[in-house]
Amino acid sequence: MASPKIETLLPTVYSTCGEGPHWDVPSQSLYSVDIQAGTALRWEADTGKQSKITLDGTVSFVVPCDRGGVVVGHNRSISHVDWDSQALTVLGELDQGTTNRTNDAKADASGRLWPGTMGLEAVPGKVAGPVGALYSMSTDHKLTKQLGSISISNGMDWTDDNSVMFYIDSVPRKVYAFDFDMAAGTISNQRTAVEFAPDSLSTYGLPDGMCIDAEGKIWVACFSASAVHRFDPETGKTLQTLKFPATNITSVCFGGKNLDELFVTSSQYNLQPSQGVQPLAGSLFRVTGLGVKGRAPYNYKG
Ligand SMILES: O=C(O)[C@H](O)[C@@H](O)[C@H](O)[C@H](O)CO
Ligand SMILES: [Zn+2]
Repeated sequence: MASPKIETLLPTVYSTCGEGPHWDVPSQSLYSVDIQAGTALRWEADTGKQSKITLDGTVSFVVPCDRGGVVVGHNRSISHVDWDSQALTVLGELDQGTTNRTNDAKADASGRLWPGTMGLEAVPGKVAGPVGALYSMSTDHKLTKQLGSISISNGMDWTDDNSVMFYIDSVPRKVYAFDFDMAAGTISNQRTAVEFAPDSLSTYGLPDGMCIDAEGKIWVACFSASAVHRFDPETGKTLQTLKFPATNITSVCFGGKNLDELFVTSSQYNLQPSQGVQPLAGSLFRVTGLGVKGRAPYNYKG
């Protein structure tokens, strides 16, 4: 019987909203972002060495690129940044003429990027309305709007056979599933894979980032609920619950030498007085002993 161990790997490393953990196999390091601080961070597992890039405004995701450097969500743009020189090249702009910003993103197995957007967030979890969207960006930087009327575009992942894409809109509290056509870069047949009951806010919160494991089960970071829940996306049932010493848990990613460690980000941005004093909010946590492996996220090939 597996017995999970939760450790605070980097206490309060995020001064605002920690997000977007991405395990990079070649460098055995974890990339992540500190959204409102405008930084992308890298932690090297073997040495513990940390480095970062800092931009003006928000940085909502970081994904390494096959050609070197990283692609980031910077305010409303998708930009390539060279990690060492910090040279920035804008690849595309989303939701121009609005006050939206980018939020979470991942690359699919073909190397295409899937960035999403959200409206201004006065209080965490509260946006003006469903003014965000989900886009894809091809490897030659062409943008396609995939879904409109999104509130807070958030976590996503794909089944190993690339037949299904999971995707979260946090405010309606839904994990959706779509049929995924990887060659065409399209999603269809939207249905709800996990439904959060209206009276479950304290235990399930708002679904935020997510990842899939080697058994096809999904791990969902539950914002405002101090939790990560593992679900069976076929039945929508909860299989396992991990609790953390911070309320706003934002995202999850498998990594480590054997891809059997779960990295979990959290936020200390705009904590509400009702949430109490939380000395570990904004920390990066690591869970070992889960007895299940995951898959490292894919690079952007553009
Ligand atoms: O991390 C994100 O995805 C958003 O940028 C954050 O603002 C919160 O996590 C969100 O409000 C909770 O759903
Ligand atoms: Zn998120």
